[in-house]
Formats: sequence, structure tokens, C-alpha cells
Amino acid sequence: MISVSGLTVTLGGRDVLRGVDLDVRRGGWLAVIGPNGAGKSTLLRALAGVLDGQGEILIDGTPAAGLSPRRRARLVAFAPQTPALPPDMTVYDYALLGRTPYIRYLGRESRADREVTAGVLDRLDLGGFAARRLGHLSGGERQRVVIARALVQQAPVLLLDEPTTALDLGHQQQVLELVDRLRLADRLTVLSSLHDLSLAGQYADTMTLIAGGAAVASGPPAAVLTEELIADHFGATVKVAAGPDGRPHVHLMRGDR
Ligand SMILES: Nc1ncnc2c1ncn2[C@@H]1O[C@H](COP(=O)(O)OP(=O)(O)OP(=O)(O)O)[C@@H](O)[C@H]1O
Repeated sequence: MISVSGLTVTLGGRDVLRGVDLDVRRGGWLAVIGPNGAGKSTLLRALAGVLDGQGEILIDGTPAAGLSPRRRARLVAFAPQTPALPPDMTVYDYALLGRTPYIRYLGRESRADREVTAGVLDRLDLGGFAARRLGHLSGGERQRVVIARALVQQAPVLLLDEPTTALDLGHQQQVLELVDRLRLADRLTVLSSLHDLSLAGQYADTMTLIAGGAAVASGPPAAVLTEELIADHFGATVKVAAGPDGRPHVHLMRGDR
């Protein structure tokens, strides 16, 4: 569904991404992991079309470079890590912006657009917040609203940049389970960056480790979440053990005191 070859992105005169290749099948979930500054957000922003790069991005077999913004927005939804949110806009109006690619120029949203928007807000516990202004929300509420807008877009590819950083445990589970249910039901293709490596390994079926702008390891979670790779690229001492679900869980080890 998404195929990237030789993606290089230059920012401020520096190659922030260097020749990244990746493939995510329809209905797959790829977690992009890596240390701070590795290039994870840059990769997701290039896939979303927010940043230009060199190399090729194919979305459902079509070169992304040739897609109109409207067509691309019907194919790819992006929840950025720290978007600028208009403080006076209501939660409902912001989420409804996800329907823009389906609304005719100077047209109005349809009843179906309003129903999709209300349905997603309800599923993210935001129904009661619909009339609230974005400037009056907590960090976790804002993060869920940004994810809601991306889900309202109903695109077959969903890009999530650190979707759970501001969320409490219950809402982390709620958001990731909802994305996973949509992935299974509608064969959504999901690419997410996640700092919580255990969580990444629990939800993703493949992972790519980015370090210094290059993809240094890719494969199923057990092949990427190894003590050696984590020590080499994050400088962290960890133990990796199979969790109750059989997937690798990463435990930080304290140093000698
Ligand atoms: N507009 C820019 N101009 C110059 N350098 C940039 C620009 N945007 C990002 N960078 C640099 O590119 C590198 C990759 O940034 P990116 O945000 O993709 O990292 P990341 O892996 O998402 O990091 P984090 O885990 O901290 O969110 C960083 O060194 C960052 O400072």
C-alpha cells in the first residue's frame, strides 16, 4: 500500500533522512522507532506530503508526487505530533476539517460528514467536548482531537506521529485499540512513530528503526526490539523478554548504585 525507495530529505542544508526504503502492505501496521532527532517525524511528514524529498513514494501503486492535494488527502490522513491548533475553534469544527477532501469547493458538509465526525468524537470520549474551544483543552484532550480529525478523514493510510505521548494509560489503550480495530475492519494501513517500544511491539506487525536519518533495522518486532540494537542506537541498557502476549517487552535496567 505504501512503498518508499531511496527517500532523502534535506533540511537546513543537512540530509535528515538518507535513502530510506520501506514497504507496508495494506492492513499492516508499521511502527517507526528511533532516538530523538533520528528522523521519524521527518519520514512521516514526507509521507504526508508536508515536506518534499528525493526518491520515490508510491501510495497504492501511484507515485505520490503526481497526486493532487485533494486526492492525496483522500488516501493519506496524518496526525502530526504538535500541530498548531486555532485556540478559538471548537473541537467539533476542528474534527470536521477532516471531511474537507470530500466537500465540494464552496460547498457545505453533508449529513454523512456530520455523522462520521460525531461518531469518531464519541469513540474517543470527546462527544461531551464537541462545543469546547481548542484553547481550553488539556494536552491529552488536544492530542485525541488531532487523532479524531485524522480518523474523520477516513483515508486508507493513517500516519500517526507519537499519538500517545500526552495520554493517560486508559486513553493510550483506547486510541491504539480503536486504530487497530479500524485497521482490521477496514484494512487501514497504519504507520506510527512511538517512543514506547513495548507498546510499539504490541500493536505493530513490522518495525523500522531509524537512526541518524537511515533505516538501520526492519522486520517483525522480535527482530528489531533486541537488547543489542537498543543499546547501540538508544544508548540504553534494557532487558527484552516475551510478554504475556508473546511479543517482546522492553524493560529499562537501572545502573549499579
Ligand atoms: N526545519 C528544519 N531545519 C533543519 N533541521 C531540522 C528541521 N526540522 C527538523 N530538523 C532536524 O532533523 C532531525 C530529525 O528531526 P525529526 O523531528 O524528524 O526527529 P524525530 O526522530 O522525530 O525526533 P523526536 O524523537 O525527538 O521527536 C533533527 O536533528 C532535527 O533537529
